Amino acid sequence: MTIRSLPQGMISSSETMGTAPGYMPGFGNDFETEALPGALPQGQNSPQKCAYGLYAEQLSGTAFTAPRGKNERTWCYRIRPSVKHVARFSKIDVPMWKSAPHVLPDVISLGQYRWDPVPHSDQPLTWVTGMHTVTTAGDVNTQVGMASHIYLVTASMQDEYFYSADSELLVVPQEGRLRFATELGVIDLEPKEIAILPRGLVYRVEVLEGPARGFVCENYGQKFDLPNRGPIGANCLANPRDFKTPVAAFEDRAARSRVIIKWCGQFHETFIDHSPLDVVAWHGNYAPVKYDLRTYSPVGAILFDHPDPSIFTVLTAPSGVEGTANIDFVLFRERWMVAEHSFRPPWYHKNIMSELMGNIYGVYDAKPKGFVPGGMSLHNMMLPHGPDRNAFEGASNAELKPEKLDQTMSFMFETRFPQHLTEFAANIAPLQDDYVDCWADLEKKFDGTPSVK
Ligand SMILES: O=C(O)Cc1cc(O)ccc1O
Ligand SMILES: [Fe+2]
Repeated sequence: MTIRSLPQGMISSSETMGTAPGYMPGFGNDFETEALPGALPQGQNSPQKCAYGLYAEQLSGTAFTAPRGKNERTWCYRIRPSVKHVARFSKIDVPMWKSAPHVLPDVISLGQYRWDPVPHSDQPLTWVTGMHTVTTAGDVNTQVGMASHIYLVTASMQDEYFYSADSELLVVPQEGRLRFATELGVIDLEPKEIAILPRGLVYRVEVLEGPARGFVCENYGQKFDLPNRGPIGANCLANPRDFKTPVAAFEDRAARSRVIIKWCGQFHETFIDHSPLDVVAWHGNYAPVKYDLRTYSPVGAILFDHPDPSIFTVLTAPSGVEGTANIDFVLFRERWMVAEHSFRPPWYHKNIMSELMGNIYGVYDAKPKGFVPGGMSLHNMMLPHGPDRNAFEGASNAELKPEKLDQTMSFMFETRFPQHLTEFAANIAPLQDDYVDCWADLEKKFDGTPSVK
């Protein structure tokens, strides 16, 4: 499907991107958008000369030869080609942002871990310097696995831009509002929304309301996609039309600017004399997107038992093995609990996948205390976990009438790979030393008789 947007958020040559963003609906659509009339060529990608003296450039998000349904690329019509936006790299240190493989000899990743919210910093931290890696998994060089991060952002990037050649970033805000001014348009993001920033896309992050805190899943592997739906059919879960991609917006601005590039786990800088956000028009299906989590329609057990959490998958990033995700992004949001003669919270379990969870707001049913908004937990590969004693006793004895789990939103980054803690996660972030004690008081109820206690 092709969607044509009217030019909005138009930027005159000397202005920066200051207007409210406009968006086009759909997931993975073939979009087209132009910030100046006639800037987008029709009927071909590479005219001999482009309107307005623009340069044509392709951004490929998949191999040229990827199968048609998976092939993603975008054609950009820009003031300068990207080669004018990067030159002569030097390595820089971004100490808190780590990449896999990052296995530390003195850190034990085998365990059940939980953290309180990481406090905001009084230092000026940008999107790049404020990214604090919690876990890494897989290998950035072979493009498998992921990293999970907490971002603490207090300062806008000024004449500074970033792109990751390593990964796409799934952003899950928990506090504050951010603006992502990207090559392909502007996304404003706040809690209860998520965004995906594709690999290779250049952007600047501004603080609209700070301080800002949130979670990032850095996906080294194949892109996030909507899950297959099987017997669920065409509707509910995340509906494609609720995903929003920004319309074209550009700036034509001369200023000494720094471009920071993450490439194979290392950071590099380069300096140029203009803004690289100079795409006046574009068309294609490789683009940033945002999604309002409040539009997610959960489907669940409406008679008895508790299904696998995969029922709540918002997005899935495949690995090479069918049905075994590199990453699933799973959402536990407001919903009705109606199951009869059932233990309603999550069951006790041990999982070959590893589960990194974060709380956006409210109370999570398996952990009524201790897993608080802004907090995180990690139940690593094959590490048993489940409801704490209070949740178990409460749910085992509750009257099973329909009950609304209200005002609650937590999520999970679930990966097929074990997750390794960083130094920050193990020794700096507010780790709850007593987390495992939440299961200590679970009683032995078995006494050899079949009666139910
Ligand atoms: O461990 C967790 O809390 C996440 C989770 C939720 C659920 O409903 C079933 C399985 C599962 O891993
Ligand atoms: Fe779990």
